[in-house]
Amino acid sequence: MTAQILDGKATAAAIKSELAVRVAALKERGVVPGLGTVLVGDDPGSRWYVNGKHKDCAEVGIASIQRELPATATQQDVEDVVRELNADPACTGYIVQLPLPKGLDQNTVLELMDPDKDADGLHPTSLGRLALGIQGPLPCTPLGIVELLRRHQVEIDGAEVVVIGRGVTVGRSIGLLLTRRSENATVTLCHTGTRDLAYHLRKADIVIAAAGVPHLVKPADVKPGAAVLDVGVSRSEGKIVGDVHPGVAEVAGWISPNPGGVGPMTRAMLLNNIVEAAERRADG
Ligand SMILES: Nc1nc2c(c(=O)[nH]1)N[C@@H](CN(C=O)c1ccc(C(=O)N[C@@H](CCC(=O)O)C(=O)O)cc1)CN2
Repeated sequence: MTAQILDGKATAAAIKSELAVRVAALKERGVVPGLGTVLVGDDPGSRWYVNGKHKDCAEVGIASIQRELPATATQQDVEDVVRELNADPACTGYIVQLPLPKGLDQNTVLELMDPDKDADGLHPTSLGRLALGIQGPLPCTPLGIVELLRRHQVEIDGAEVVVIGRGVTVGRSIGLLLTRRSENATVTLCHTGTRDLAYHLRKADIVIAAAGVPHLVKPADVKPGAAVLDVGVSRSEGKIVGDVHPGVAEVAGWISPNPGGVGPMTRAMLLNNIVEAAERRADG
């Protein structure tokens, strides 16, 4: 068997076209959605991601608000920018690019954000709303994964899902999303303390690998026909190495490429959160 591709690049492009139509409709009502970003420090990867977010905004007609601080910025400097964006009426929502440089308290910064302007779905209130089933912005990578599966008609209802990794942007929240009644999956969260990862993987209809460990998911551990999403990013000689061994494509039914899978979907879902927030506000 050779797996079918969960094409994040093409799917994200389709979503962006749909969003551009919604942004145009908002503009006819006098509403211009605006995305703000806060980038602290000089990590080239983070800069690349933030630049990509603004390129996406330009493509769909969302206004961009860029705030940059040097690596020497203090906690107070970052908090001042957060307060400024909280008060800026042109900013529908914003993100603080993670991770913040060492020495800055990420959770305090996230908590200071106005939850109604949380574009990432990572504010404690947004995660609380997700847990309680109250409408609010959803975390972009988990939402991108669900959308990627849906748009490729991969059955989520009743599926056994194994997530590897307990980081805040993916592993912690995706279980909350996939176990909602609307998705209805059964989710096992594996991490570095999991005794027998292969045991869990062999039962999984859907595998979401977000551990950041190169080629952690081996062909022998994957159930034939399973959908495998590779979210892990490690680098070797400038190239991305994912969490999924290339041989898995011979066993799986579906596989997301990396790059070109979940990454572009994360970006598209950020735009989606901004457009939804602008529509909610415009509808009063
Ligand atoms: N505030 C946030 N910080 C971070 C998030 C996040 O969702 N919110 N996620 C990641 C970084 N990220 C977005 O910010 C992100 C990562 C990867 C991609 C992407 O499109 N990747 C490409 C490959 C790019 C490359 O060659 O390096 C792909 O997968 O095709 C987009 C966004 C951590 N921080």
